[in-house]
Amino acid sequence: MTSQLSGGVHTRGSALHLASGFVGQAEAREACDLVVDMIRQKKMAGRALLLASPPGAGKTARALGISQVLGSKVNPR
Ligand SMILES: Nc1ncnc2c1ncn2[C@@H]1O[C@H](COP(=O)(O)OP(=O)(O)OP(=O)(O)O)[C@@H](O)[C@H]1O
Repeated sequence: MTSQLSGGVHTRGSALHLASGFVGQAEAREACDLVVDMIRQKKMAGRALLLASPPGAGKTARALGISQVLGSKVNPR
């Protein structure tokens, strides 16, 4: 699995506490990495991603992070 948003993992398998400008929320960052992998493997075609959390918890930041990691050539034909 890519680790560009989770910033790599501890030896115990969880995302680093501080990585890519994010603090905490390890499970959310790991989930975003999983989404990036699925998009790259073309397993999310025609699907949407719903980010749900209280205001200011990082939904926009995560969406921007995902788009930044994927770049502009997500689905070249
Ligand atoms: N885990 C985090 N680590 C560091 N900064 C964070 C984290 N989560 C959110 N932030 C920062 O907090 C601010 C608010 O985040 P963001 O705008 O992404 O939240 P949001 O969930 O989209 O908010 P809203 O629901 O109000 O639209 C941003 O500057 C973002 O970078």
